[in-house]
Amino acid sequence: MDAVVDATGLAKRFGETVALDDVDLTIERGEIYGLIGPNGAGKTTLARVLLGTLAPDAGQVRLFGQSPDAVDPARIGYLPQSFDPHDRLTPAELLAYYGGLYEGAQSVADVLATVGIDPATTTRYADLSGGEQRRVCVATALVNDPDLLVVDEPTTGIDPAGRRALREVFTDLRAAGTTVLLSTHDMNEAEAVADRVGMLANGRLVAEDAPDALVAAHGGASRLTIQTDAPPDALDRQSVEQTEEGLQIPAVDPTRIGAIVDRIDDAYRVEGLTWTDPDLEDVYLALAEPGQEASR
Ligand SMILES: Nc1ncnc2c1ncn2[C@@H]1O[C@H](COP(=O)(O)OP(=O)(O)OP(=O)(O)O)[C@@H](O)[C@H]1O
Repeated sequence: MDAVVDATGLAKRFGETVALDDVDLTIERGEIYGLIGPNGAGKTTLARVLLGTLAPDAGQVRLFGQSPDAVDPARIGYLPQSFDPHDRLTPAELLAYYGGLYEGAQSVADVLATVGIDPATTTRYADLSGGEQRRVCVATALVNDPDLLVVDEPTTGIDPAGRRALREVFTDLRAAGTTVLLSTHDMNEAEAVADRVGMLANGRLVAEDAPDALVAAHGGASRLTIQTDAPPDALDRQSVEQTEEGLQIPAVDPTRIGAIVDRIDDAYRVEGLTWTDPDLEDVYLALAEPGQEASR
């Protein structure tokens, strides 16, 4: 065991709002830990408490075996959810500025190339597209070559190719021994890169495991969807749900698909069949308290 993050019993309230409720979290060296949860679940609060920028009401945090305040800042890269760097500088000037805060920072050109930004661009930060700005922000968290990288929704606004490229950045960092805490609303991202995923809901860590183990435990059954104008009772089965896509039936034995479709009277049209395996989004929906997002 080589824990980079070791937190126990973390609690934090803001007035009546319980942001963290008895959270224990351990992240091993070289692990990518994905943190998911509804808006207001406590993800940003947890990241800030772990990094020592917000004091918990209760509980203890050790980073690299030390109190967060004692850790050399050069060992940590943090990308907050909202981060507005000086917007009259070019990407290279910004990175030179942030890199200048650390001894032995990475080359500005290399870091910008890693996030897909042309190091030679003379476009100011203010004039970059939203996705380009976010890429530059990610670069600021990487420039000191951190041992622990904490990124809060890093790929928001970034296009699919850029997201994929950043996933590779994270897995390359893991291969080099960097520990990554990735807070995200992108379930594909968490499923693709995280070794373990923790789900926060109402400040509590309600589930934590490898993504496939979480899906097996909480994702539910595979679903067959029949795109048809037939009503649910045309199938003469229990648990048929009318969805926007068509009639949805859980836990179908694949060898029975033909027989099920044959039940539908010729008076109705059958336009297609879709088979869906459960994924992390199903875990999220199963564990998030219904209505929580709407009430925040
Ligand atoms: N400084 C603060 N003052 C008052 N309430 C706060 C403060 N910071 C956070 N909160 C509240 O604590 C709860 C947790 O917030 P937090 O930002 O940690 O959630 P989150 O999981 O990161 O949400 P999101 O997915 O929307 O970013 C929310 O209800 C929020 O309104």
